[in-house]
Amino acid sequence: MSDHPFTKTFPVSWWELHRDSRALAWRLMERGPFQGVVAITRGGLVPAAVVARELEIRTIDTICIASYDDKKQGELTVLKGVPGDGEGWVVVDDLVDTGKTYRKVREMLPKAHFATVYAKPAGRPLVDSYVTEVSQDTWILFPWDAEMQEVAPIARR
Ligand SMILES: O=P(O)(O)OC[C@H]1O[C@H](OP(=O)(O)OP(=O)(O)O)[C@H](O)[C@@H]1O
Ligand SMILES: Nc1nc2[nH]cnc2c(=O)[nH]1
Ligand SMILES: [Mg+2]
Repeated sequence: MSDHPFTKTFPVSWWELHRDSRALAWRLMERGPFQGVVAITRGGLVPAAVVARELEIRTIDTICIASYDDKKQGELTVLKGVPGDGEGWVVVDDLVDTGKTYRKVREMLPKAHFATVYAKPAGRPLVDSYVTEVSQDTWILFPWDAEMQEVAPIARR
C-alpha cells in the first residue's frame, strides 16, 4: 500500500501553467482591484509572478510555509508571515489540496482574497477564485518538480 492517496498524476507543463495562471488573472480582474499580491512559497511564487504582471501589481510579499514532505503532509510551520489583515490583498498559491494551508493563512489574513490555479474538492471551500479542479486522488505534477525524459516505444513496453 502506498503511503499516500494519489492514484493518478496530472502533469502540467510550463506553457500550461502560464496559460492557467493567466486565466486566474482574468478571473481576479473581476474581483479586484488589489493593492498587492501575497505568494505562498514555494508553489505560489510562479503563479503569483504571472498574476502580478497581468494585473500590473508591483507590491508583492510572501508567506513562507512548510508542510508537505514529498507526498505526505506533516505539521504546518509558518517560517515567515506578513503584517495586516489582508484587506485589499490577493493571496496566490499553485493549488489547494486538503485546505490545511489556506485554513492557516485565512487565520493570518482574514480579509484577503484567496486564489489558486488548481483546486481539489476538499480544499475548494477555502478558495475564492481558482481555474481548474482535479479529483482528490490526483497528484498535480508541476514543471519545477519534473523533467523531460526518453521513454521506450509502446511496442517495446
Ligand atoms: O491544501 P493543502 O493540503 O495544505 O496543500 C496545498 C499546499 O501544498 C503544497 O505546498 P507544500 O506544502 O508542498 O510546499 P511547497 O509549495 O514549498 O512545495 C502546495 O503548493 C500548497 O501550498
Ligand atoms: N505538487 C503537488 N503538491 C501537492 N501538495 C498537496 N497536493 C499536491 C499535489 O497534488 N501536487
Ligand atoms: Mg505550497
